[in-house]
Amino acid sequence: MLNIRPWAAFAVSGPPKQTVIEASTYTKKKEMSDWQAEGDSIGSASPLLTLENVDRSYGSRQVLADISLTLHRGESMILRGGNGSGKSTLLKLTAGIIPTSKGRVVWGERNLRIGFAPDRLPKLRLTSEEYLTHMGKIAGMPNDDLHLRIKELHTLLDLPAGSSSMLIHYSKGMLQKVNLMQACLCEPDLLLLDEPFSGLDTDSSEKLLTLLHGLRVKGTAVVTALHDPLASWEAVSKTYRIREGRLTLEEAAANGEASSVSVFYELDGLLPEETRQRLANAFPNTEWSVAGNALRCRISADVCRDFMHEFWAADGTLLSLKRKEGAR
Ligand SMILES: Nc1ncnc2c1ncn2[C@@H]1O[C@H](COP(=O)(O)OP(=O)(O)OP(=O)(O)O)[C@@H](O)[C@H]1O
Repeated sequence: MLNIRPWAAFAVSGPPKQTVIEASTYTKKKEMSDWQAEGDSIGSASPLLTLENVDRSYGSRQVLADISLTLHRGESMILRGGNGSGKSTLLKLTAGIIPTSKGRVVWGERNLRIGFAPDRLPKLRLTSEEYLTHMGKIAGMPNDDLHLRIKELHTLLDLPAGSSSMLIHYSKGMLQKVNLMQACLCEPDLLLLDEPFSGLDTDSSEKLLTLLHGLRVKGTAVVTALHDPLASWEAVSKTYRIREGRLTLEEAAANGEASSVSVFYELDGLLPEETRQRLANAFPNTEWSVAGNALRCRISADVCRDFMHEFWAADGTLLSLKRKEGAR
């Protein structure tokens, strides 16, 4: 068993006049601590992340109680819960930013890359490029890769690269994009996002979804704290709720909804015919039709997660995905 801990620069020196930069992307390096890695999970079924009977209190107030869960590569988990229920606390514990009060967090891989987007990024006297370059260097990214990735992320999230505007002058949505970019900079193994869609317009939300689906299909495990419904992400995720400190799996549509109402997802998208055939064979109960220039398919909730995995793996283009209900 190895002892490792996240190599996390919570406060690092930055350019002149910069006081504190909260670094949110981490690479775990082999070091002494009580954080433990249990073998390499690449190519095996061992979890990327395990929480074992975790409690967390602030002073005398217990926020999380006896939380246990496992997360594997490519899995997605949604965290729900009311204001102050402990979602951010759970994300920070998982990222290694704060310690548990009891129990332990086990990362199942050496040199695990963790991307964390907190609920808000501080406004800094830096341009987005300066800030992201700084963050990439902290994470140990080679210069060439870093500059390419910064450009790619600006394009993906539709923010002008090379702008001389500083983050202090950014709008809420623009700042959120930079926050998300820093979390995704080095294509993390584990991506932790606190209300990632907050402040984003519809178009940008779609772009973020495309980015997240792409990362997940490549093997990134994603945990998102979410308040609002989000059908196309729920369809590929397990949804958990924190209530009175306890974490429970929700019996949501994608987890197999059982009631007198049938839940299904209606997807409009683009797929090469060969891929469509393969999906049609693999998911025989899916109904296919044409909607304008796109394909439309009706996918039952119980297979939607597997279907979407195949869809993204086949480079399908998603135009929309809606959760629908009908009588059985
Ligand atoms: N550093 C801290 N010191 C003391 N109490 C804290 C601290 N951080 C969080 N808390 C408390 O822990 C509880 C859970 O907070 P947390 O931010 O994890 O909730 P949340 O579910 O993310 O809430 P929201 O949906 O409103 O963002 C709250 O009562 C909060 O006041």
